[in-house]
This record gives sequence, C-alpha cells and structure tokens, in this order.
Amino acid sequence: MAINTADNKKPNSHNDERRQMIEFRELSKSYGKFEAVKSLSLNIARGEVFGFLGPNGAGKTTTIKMMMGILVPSNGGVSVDGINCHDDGAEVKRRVGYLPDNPIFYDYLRGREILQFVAEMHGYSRKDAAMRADQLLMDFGLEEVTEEFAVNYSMGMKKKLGLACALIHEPPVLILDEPTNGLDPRASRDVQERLLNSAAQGKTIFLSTHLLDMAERMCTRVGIIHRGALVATGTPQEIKESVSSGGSLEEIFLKITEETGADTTDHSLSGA
Ligand SMILES: Nc1ncnc2c1ncn2[C@@H]1O[C@H](COP(=O)(O)OP(=O)(O)OP(=O)(O)O)[C@@H](O)[C@H]1O
Repeated sequence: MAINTADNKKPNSHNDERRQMIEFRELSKSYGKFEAVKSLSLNIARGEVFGFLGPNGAGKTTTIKMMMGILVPSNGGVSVDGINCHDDGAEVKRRVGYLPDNPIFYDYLRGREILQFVAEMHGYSRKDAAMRADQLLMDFGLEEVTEEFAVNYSMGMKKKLGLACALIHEPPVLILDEPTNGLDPRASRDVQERLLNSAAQGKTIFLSTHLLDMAERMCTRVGIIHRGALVATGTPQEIKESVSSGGSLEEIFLKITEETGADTTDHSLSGA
C-alpha cells in the first residue's frame, strides 16, 4: 500500500513557490545497487511541523543527511527556502538548525564553551555569543552543568545541548533526526515542549522519528517512509481515517509498513 499526495506535483503558481520552505524533487540515494531513498517528492510549507516517520532502515537519516549536504543525492534534489542543499550548503546552514541522531561534541569543551563556539561560528560577537549561550543553557535547564565537560553529559543533556546548538543562530528551519531518541520520559517531554515553543514562534520543523505518539502530539503533518519510498502523507488524523476508522496512528503505521512490502497501491490524501 502506498498513500500518495498532491506533494508529488511541482509547485505551479508563484504563491505555491513562496509558501514552500522545503522542497524535495525526486530525491534519490543509492548505496551501490541498494536504493536507500527512492524518488522522494514532497513540499513542506512554512510553519509546518512535519514528522518523517519510518521503521528502522527506512531511509530517514539518509534523507536528512542529503538535506544537510552531508550526502550527495544520486538523483533529484532538495532545497530549503529555495536554496539547493547540495549546491549551497553554507547558505542552507545559515537558515537551518540541525540536530543529528547522535550529536557529537568536543569532549573536553564545557557546555557553555561549545555553545559560545557555535554562536561565534555563526558570526555572533564574543559578547553576544556568551549571552546567547547563557540564555539557551537556562532555557534547556542546563544551567547547573554549564561548566561541565560535554564528555560527562548524559544522553539527555547531550540532546538538549545539541538542540541548543541548533537554535543558537535563531534559524527559521529546524531539521531534527530523532530528537527524543534515547531520552527518558521527562527529558523527552522537555524537548517536545521546547520544540512546540519553537513551532509557536513560526519555525518550520522537519523531524524524523519512529515514535508515533510524539508525531501525533507535535506534527501538523506526517509522511511515512518505508523501504526508501514515501508511502503516505497527511495530517495524523487524515492518515488514520484513510486506512481504518478508529485505529491509532501506531496501528496504521504498522499496517502501512507491513503491506507496502508487497503492494504499491497509491492512496492520495492531502495537498502540500
Ligand atoms: N553508508 C551506507 N552504506 C550502505 N548502506 C547504507 C549506508 N547508510 C545507510 N545504509 C542503508 O540504507 C538504509 C537506510 O538507512 P537510514 O540510516 O537512512 O535509515 P533510517 O530510517 O534512518 O533508520 P534508523 O531509524 O534505524 O536510524 C538502511 O538499509 C541502511 O542499512
């Protein structure tokens, strides 16, 4: 089963083009003969919180790495705010805050130093970088570990520090790979609340996850990727209604990702 959408259409009016913040155009990636991402076409509008859902190995991280210019597409492309992610990675990074699945820091820099360093890399003066760092450390409840080396941070603290790094230059777009992976429920809830605050400020958020309850709580729209192909997009409610009435998103997700193994039926849901 595949649920397809009007996303696959190219924007055909000036208004459409201005509305879109992230545009995937037949984005594909092969590792040797293995197709990890298959002709992904999708538009994400400004201000959307888009959940990119998929089981292990579906192609989420590969897609995000192409968005960040870390991997070169085998075919097609992706742009952020009209800028091609492959051709002009530096411009894209000015507009995007990126949280990798496993954020890596210089182990022997302290939390405050890492944030200041990232802020200065984004062009803030030393004084402004220090102020931004202090503000974010407080926002994320890390004020008690500002002088601790990152090597000693727990997974939850590292994720929060990574998110603070992603937000430090106040980007309009956040691209987050499994933002709550490995967090305990309290830390996960903290991070989700922080992201909802960012969404309320009008940021466009593209996040990958396999946690369906989080997607349901946070996302204005979701896309399900399975074996490299986008098989469904729509609001969580639309997806639930399209497959069966009354089912949870988890049930739908299991159903879709089970059936798509053998079936490529198209199910159109919503426009971009
Ligand atoms: N460098 C690589 N070389 C070969 N195959 C790769 C490489 N990186 C990823 N793959 C394969 O591509 C597929 C997609 O991987 P990817 O990491 O994008 O999935 P994912 O959806 O992020 O999975 P997970 O939720 O487990 O992190 C997987 O089958 C993976 O084994």
